[in-house]
Amino acid sequence: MAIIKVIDVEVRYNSVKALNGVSFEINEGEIVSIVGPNGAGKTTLLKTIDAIVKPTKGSVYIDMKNVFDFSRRELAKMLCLVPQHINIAPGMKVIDFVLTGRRPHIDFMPTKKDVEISINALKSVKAEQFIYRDLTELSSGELQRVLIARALASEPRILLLDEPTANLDLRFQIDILNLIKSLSKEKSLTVIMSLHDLTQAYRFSDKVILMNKGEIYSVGTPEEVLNERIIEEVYGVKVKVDKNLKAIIPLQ
Ligand SMILES: Nc1ncnc2c1ncn2[C@@H]1O[C@H](COP(=O)(O)OP(=O)(O)OP(=O)(O)O)[C@@H](O)[C@H]1O
Repeated sequence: MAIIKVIDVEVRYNSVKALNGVSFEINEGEIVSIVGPNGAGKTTLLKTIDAIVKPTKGSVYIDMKNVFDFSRRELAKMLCLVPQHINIAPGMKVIDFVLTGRRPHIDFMPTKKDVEISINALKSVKAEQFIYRDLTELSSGELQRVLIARALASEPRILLLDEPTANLDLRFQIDILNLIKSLSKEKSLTVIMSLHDLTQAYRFSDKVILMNKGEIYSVGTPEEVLNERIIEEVYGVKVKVDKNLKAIIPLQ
């Protein structure tokens, strides 16, 4: 059953139309990659699903309910967006930051269980060694893993990730994508992530949404969307799609 329905969404930032006529459905437990050139509207789409950006036309539904009809707390219990960048307050320890992911579930003070869940989230991204470090002291890749840990600590049903592998070395790119895959299989976590790496999108998604100039150019399985013709049409780059290696190799 569709957990998310995006129906005819348009988003305007003043004169810029960032999204236009965007419609698709996502089923529970699916891993969906949003790909497309710079400025295609990927981040805007993630923010629209998280009700941070309000469509100028159309709507986003979760479990058949318009995202703007949920309270912020109700939404935060269900859905978590890991942004590309955050503003970090100096002096904040990693564990305290990850605990903020528990906020939607905490009525008064964090309990032992909240701390346990936060530590386990840090362990799942292999970041438990940073637990008492100041956030500002982390490298961008370490911080990226801590951001993902905070999202996991909120135990969402839907995880939105904006370029989750951008700052990670090769080992952690694969570890994080495998972790996402196992969470989607074992816990029916629904994942929507924007990615620039088409090989990662090909290997790790059930569904790919290819955006171009604010519109959906193609949507379907990785094999349907990520073919040589479509990639050249959208990116203007000739590629070879190696189906055995599941890799997309630029030829230029
Ligand atoms: N706050 C804003 N105000 C005005 N225009 C914006 C704003 N945010 C995004 N845009 C514009 O909306 C369009 C879509 O931007 P968006 O960040 O969603 O694209 P993207 O696909 O995520 O890009 P990238 O791959 O470069 O991260 C772009 O033309 C961008 O310049």
